Amino acid sequence: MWRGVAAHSPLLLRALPPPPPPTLLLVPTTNTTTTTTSLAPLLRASSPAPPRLRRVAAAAAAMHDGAAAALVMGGAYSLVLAFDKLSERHIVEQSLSRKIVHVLSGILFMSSWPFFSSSAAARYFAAIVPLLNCIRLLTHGLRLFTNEALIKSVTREGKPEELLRGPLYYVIVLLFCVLVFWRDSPVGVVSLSMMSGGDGFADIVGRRYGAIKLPYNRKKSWVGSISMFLSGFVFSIGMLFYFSCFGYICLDWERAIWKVALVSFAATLVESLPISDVLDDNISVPLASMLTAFLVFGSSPHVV
Ligand SMILES: C/C(=C\COP(=O)(O)O)CCC[C@H](C)CCC[C@H](C)CCCC(C)C
Ligand SMILES: Nc1ccn([C@@H]2O[C@H](COP(=O)(O)OP(=O)(O)O)[C@@H](O)[C@H]2O)c(=O)n1
Repeated sequence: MWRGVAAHSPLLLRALPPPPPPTLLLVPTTNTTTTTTSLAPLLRASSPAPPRLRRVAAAAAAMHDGAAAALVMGGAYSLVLAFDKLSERHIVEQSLSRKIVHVLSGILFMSSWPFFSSSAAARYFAAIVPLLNCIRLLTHGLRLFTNEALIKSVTREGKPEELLRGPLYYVIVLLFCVLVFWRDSPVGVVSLSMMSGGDGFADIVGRRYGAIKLPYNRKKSWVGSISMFLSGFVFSIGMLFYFSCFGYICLDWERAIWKVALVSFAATLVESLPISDVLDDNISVPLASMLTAFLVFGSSPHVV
């Protein structure tokens, strides 16, 4: 009875103990063009697990998610430290180092999401990582603490107050997406792919090869914008495929490709506008991506 009620609320359904292994009934079905065998799983109604078993399961999930969050936090520190050393040794140019951190932070953070448990609380454990990085950027940007590695690897001019703009906005967007969209909505996945992969490559390629500037924005170039469109599209499709492999997102790929192209176009257009002085790209790009993705993918998670 409860499972029937909870079925209308994915969050409530997740809170209930997992059902016993389903009794799968292979029911061959035919249609006009091809014969397909559809799995028609019959889930026997299950009585809820005893309270003690639910407490043990919840504790196990919390330990799993706590360990995953600690590992991802360690990865965040290591990423910043690694690229600080690479730029310190002039192996990687400082501006390139910052942009690689920009690209990898979002992509790798999203890539860690399937390794959290299936508990309804998993997203909140994952959110600890961007939350702690928000606090880290705030405290260092306000000069309460000093960390040369952090400042050199994520700022343009090495000024601590720079941490309070682009990098802070970037991590706030990560925190928002992990809480609001998580791993079963294409909206968050595509938006973070555009912000990290798309905007990152726009700078990496545009700064080097962007001689021909946009007519309406002399600070941006055609090459940079084309790079943003293509890299944002590729990273978005790649991350959607990644999450679909884990079963979190199920897509009609023929339609999804066009939807992602539309989101990428919208984000690229917004990024090219001369508004960076008023609205940071790390806000305008994900915002434009979320709005467009919400319109084309809809609000329903899982199957789109
Ligand atoms: C350089 C960054 C933003 C600057 O953007 P822009 O001004 O160049 O447009 C990115 C800042 C990254 C931040 C310091 C660390 C974020 C870590 C993330 C929450 C988790 C990554 C985990 C993964 C496993 C490495
Ligand atoms: N569409 C774009 C974006 C950036 N760029 C180049 O990348 C540099 C940095 O771009 P940006 O101001 O968007 O950098 P962030 O705000 O993303 O750090 C610009 O000054 C351009 O040289 C480009 O040529 N075309």
